[in-house]
Amino acid sequence: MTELTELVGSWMRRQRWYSTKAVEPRLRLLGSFELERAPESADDGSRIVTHFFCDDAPRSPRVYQVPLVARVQRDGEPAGYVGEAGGRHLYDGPAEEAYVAALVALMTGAGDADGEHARATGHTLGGRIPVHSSRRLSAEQSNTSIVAEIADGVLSLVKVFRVVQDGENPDISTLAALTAGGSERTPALLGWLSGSWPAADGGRATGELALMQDFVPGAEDGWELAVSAAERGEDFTDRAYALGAGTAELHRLMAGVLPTRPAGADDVRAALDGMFRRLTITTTEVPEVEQLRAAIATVYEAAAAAPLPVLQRIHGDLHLGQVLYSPDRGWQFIDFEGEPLRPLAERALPDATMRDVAGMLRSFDYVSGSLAQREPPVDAREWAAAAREAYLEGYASVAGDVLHEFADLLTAFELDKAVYEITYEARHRPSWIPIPRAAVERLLDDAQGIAPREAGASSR
Ligand SMILES: Nc1ncnc2c1ncn2[C@@H]1O[C@H](COP(=O)(O)OP(=O)(O)O)[C@@H](O)[C@H]1O
Ligand SMILES: O=P(O)(O)O[C@H]1O[C@H](CO)[C@@H](O[C@H]2O[C@H](CO)[C@@H](O)[C@H](O)[C@H]2O)[C@H](O)[C@H]1O
Repeated sequence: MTELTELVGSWMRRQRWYSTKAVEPRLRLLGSFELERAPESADDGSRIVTHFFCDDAPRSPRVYQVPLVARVQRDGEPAGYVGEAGGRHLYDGPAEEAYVAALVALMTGAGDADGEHARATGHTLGGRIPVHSSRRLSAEQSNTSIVAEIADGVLSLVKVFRVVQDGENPDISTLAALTAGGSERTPALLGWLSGSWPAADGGRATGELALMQDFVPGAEDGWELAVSAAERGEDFTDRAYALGAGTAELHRLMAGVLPTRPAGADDVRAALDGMFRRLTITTTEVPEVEQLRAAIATVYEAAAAAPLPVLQRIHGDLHLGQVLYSPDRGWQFIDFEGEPLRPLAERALPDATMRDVAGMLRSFDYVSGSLAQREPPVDAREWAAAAREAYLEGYASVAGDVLHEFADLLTAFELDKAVYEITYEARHRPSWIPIPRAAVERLLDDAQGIAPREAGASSR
C-alpha cells in the first residue's frame, strides 16, 4: 500500500461520508485527474488532484471520490488537513478555495480534465461562473456541500459526491429536468461534472462527480425548524400543510417533465425485491429484526396485491432534512440523489409518489423520537401526529384522494423506510436505532387490520 493510500484510508474512516463505519477501509487507488487552477486564482505551486479509491472492505466494494490539494509548505492546521504523503501536505479539496474555484471553472466552463485512468467533463446550463470565495458546510451528510460566493455577492451551492457510481445520478437528471421546466419548488441547476474511472471489478464506470445549484437565500433547514417547533410545543400544522401541498406540486411538476408509466407486474416484482433486499440487509446487520420478518412480509405482499398508481420520477429520499423553508420561495426541495444505500440503477426508475409521502411521515416520527431521547425527554407525540395529519391534508389539497386510494402501499412504504432506517442508523448513529425499531413495531400493530400477522409466513 502506498503512503497516500494509507493516509487517505485512516483519514476517510473519520469522515461523516465514509459509509461503512463498522469496517476498516481497505483502499486501492483506481485513477486520478488533475484540475487546472481557475484563471482568477493565485498560483502558489500547489496541485489539485481528484483521486478515485476503491474500498474493498464492505461486502460490495465502493468507489470514493477524494479531491485533495497538495502543498509543499504546510499551511497551518485547518479542519481540512489530511496529513503528509510523498513529501506534500494534503488538504481536503472541498475545504480549499483553490479546489472549489477550479471545480466550478471546469463545470461552468464546460472544460475537460484528463489524467491517469480517469477523466472529467464539465456541463453548464448558464455559462462560466467565477468564484470569489467558498466555505465547506460543516453539517456534512452523505456528500460534501460547499457554499461558493459567485459574482456580485450571489451565493451558490456546490456538492461533491463522495461515493461515485456508474450510471445516471437522479440528483442531476431530476434537477436538470425541473430547472428546464421552470420549477419554483427547487433550486436551479447551474452546472455539473461527469467523469469516468476504472470500475471496481474491471472495465470502466461513468457517472456524475459534482453539481452546482442556486443557493436558496435565508433558508432554514426543515429538520431544524421542525425540531425547534416541537421542543417548544409550537404549532407546526400550517407549515406541515404547506409542505404537503408543496410535495404534491413537486410530484405534479416531475410527472410533467420526466417519463411516467402505468405499473406492470415487473414493477411490482422489482419493488418487492427491493423491499425484501433492504429487509435482509437490516436483519443481517441488526439480527433482532429477524423475528418481525414474517409480519413485515405480510404487509409488503398485501400492498403488492392491491392496485398501484401510475409511476413517475419521485424525490426518492424525502425527509425533513431534504427541505428548506425560504421566506421568499416557501418550501424548497433539495437532494434528489435518492437513498444513498440503494443501488443507483434503481434510483432514477419511475416509482410511486407514496414512497416520498411515507418518507416525510417517517420524518415527523423522527422529530418526536429524537426528542424522546433528550435529557430530560420531551414528549412530542401529539405534535408529530398533528403535523402528520396536516401534511396529508396539504398533499390531498393538490393531489386529491390518492393517498386513501393507495393506503396499503403508503403503509408498506412507511414500513420499508423504517426498515431501511434501522440499517442507516446501525451504520451511522447506533443510539438512534430505537426510533425506527419502535416505528416498525407500531406500523405492524396498526397494519394488523389489513394484514393479519399470523398469516405472514412468507417464502422469502
Ligand atoms: N440550494 C441550496 N440552498 C441552500 N442550502 C442548501 C442548498 N442545497 C443544500 N443546502 C444545504 O446543504 C445541506 C446538504 O445538502 P444535501 O443536498 O442534502 O446533501 P447530501 O447529499 O450530502 O445529503 C442541506 O441540509 C442544506 O442545509
Ligand atoms: O440526507 P441524506 O441523503 O444523507 O439521507 C440519509 O441520512 C438521513 C439522516 O440525516 C436519513 O434520515 C433519517 O434521519 C432524519 C433525521 O436526521 C429523519 O428526518 C428521517 O426521517 C430519517 O429517515 C435518511 O434516511 C438517509 O437516507
